[in-house]
Amino acid sequence: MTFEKHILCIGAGYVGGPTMAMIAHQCPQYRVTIVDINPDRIAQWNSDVLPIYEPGLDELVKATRNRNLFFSTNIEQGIRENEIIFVSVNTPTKTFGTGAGMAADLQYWEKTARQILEHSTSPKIVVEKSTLPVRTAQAMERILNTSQNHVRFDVLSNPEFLAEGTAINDLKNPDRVLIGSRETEEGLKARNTLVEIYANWVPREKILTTNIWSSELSKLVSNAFLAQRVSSINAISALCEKTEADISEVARAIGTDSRIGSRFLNASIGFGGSCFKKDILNLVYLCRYYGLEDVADYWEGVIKINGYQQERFVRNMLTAMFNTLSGKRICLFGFAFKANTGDTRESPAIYVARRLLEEQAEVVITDPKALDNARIDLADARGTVHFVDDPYEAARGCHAIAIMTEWALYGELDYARLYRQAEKPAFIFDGRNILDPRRCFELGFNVFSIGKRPLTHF
Ligand SMILES: NC(=O)C1=CN([C@@H]2O[C@H](COP(=O)(O)OP(=O)(O)OC[C@H]3O[C@@H](n4cnc5c(N)ncnc54)[C@H](O)[C@@H]3O)[C@@H](O)[C@H]2O)C=CC1
Ligand SMILES: O=C(O)[C@H]1O[C@H](OP(=O)(O)OP(=O)(O)OC[C@H]2O[C@@H](n3ccc(=O)[nH]c3=O)[C@H](O)[C@@H]2O)[C@H](O)[C@@H](O)[C@@H]1O
Repeated sequence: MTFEKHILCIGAGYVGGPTMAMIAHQCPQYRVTIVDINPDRIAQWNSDVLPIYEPGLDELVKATRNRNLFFSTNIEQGIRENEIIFVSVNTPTKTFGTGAGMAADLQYWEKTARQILEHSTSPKIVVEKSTLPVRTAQAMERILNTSQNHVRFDVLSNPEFLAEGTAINDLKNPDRVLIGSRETEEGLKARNTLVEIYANWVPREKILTTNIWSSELSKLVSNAFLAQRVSSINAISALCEKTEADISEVARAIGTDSRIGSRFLNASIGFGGSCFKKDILNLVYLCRYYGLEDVADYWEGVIKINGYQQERFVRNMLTAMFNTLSGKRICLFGFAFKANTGDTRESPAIYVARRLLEEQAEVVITDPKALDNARIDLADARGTVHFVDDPYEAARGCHAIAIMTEWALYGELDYARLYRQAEKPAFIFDGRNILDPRRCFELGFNVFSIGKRPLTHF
């Protein structure tokens, strides 16, 4: 079969895998290949057990794999044979040298650019899918244009806005697709090629085109605004706990104002995930680089509040449980950074678990999808940690249950049974406000929610 277009994606992760599976599914006329340096990851993509858990992904991959979607480790061949190359490698926070702890570590990105340069023998459109500091495309162009073999490269920015747990729906029905390009004749031509790909299933009015720098910056700003909402509501949750205002009522009251909107106002133990913190740090670093200290301080506040919220949660546990957690068994319901994913990157549960261990508590962790990652995250932690699949088993004999992840299943458990099995006095710390506090209180628990009056029997 001859395909209309040949598309490559470098980086088979949480973004590359689902994004390309969606393109392959919506566009059977294109051949899509995903490559990665990690052979184990590629083997998993080619197996029955995919490397990431994402609702709906299995079906999408099964429908397209080896039809017009291929997973491979042969990066060189991939670069040679495809005219459109998405780059979706990881861009973590730098851990060394200048900008350590703030700037994006672009080593994987630059390595990829050099590989593209080395193995290209025909013109390529290179698409930045990874989240990158504004003006990275310029560096990319500079590397690619050192070519001796006169191959033409056009660089586009096409940041991804999917959220984990809802990735398939986000990709199928996106609020918008953003494509940034140079505003030259060639740049606009490359932009149109990418617009045509998405137009196979995304309504034209949802495909936004901008200059390349606006596109790069919009991705960082989008995550910064989202994280800022979480930090804003979490900051107010602290005030609610002091004043007997209820954070759910406040969120509803402000969220019904259409200018504010009701989404992303769930108070919690804080935001996690691989991107919010990294992208805000990156934004802060850029601001400082350009001498915009006040702007940098403003955004840094979003991260500070997030750390504060996590520590506040642990302190509340400590205070409520008579100022000592030593030798107490505490069960964490959930370890993923949000529901419907097995991803634990930057999960607040990591912080909470480590702090509880520091207080010499015994920690029992349960999660329907994230236990393997949890084991890795806590491999070097000192103290006693158990990983248990069944939530009833996990909670048996515990002094407290702390809800870390808003998995629907934790709202549906038999809390009367959990109370019977618990060490008394029994505590629940609901870090996601998914339980009915009054009902749990009536069953006998002492209940501490985020931003609500505690319900205690003493
Ligand atoms: N995880 C998410 O929900 C979202 C992530 N992003 C951005 O997308 C980018 C990728 O993120 P994830 O998919 O989460 O990362 P990931 O870590 O899951 O996947 C990145 C993959 O790239 C591979 N890789 C690294 N260097 C390579 C090279 N030189 N050649 C071939 N493969 C290479 C790694 O082995 C890894 O499998 C990041 O910039 C992130 O900020 C954007 C939107 C959503
Ligand atoms: O660049 C990225 O990586 C992605 O980051 C986020 O997606 P994600 O991190 O997967 O998940 P979110 O739903 O945004 O949740 C992030 C964190 O905030 C927390 N959160 C979210 C909403 C809320 O009201 N309260 C709250 O505590 C979640 O529990 C989670 O820990 C953005 O929503 C995506 O648009 C973006 O593409």
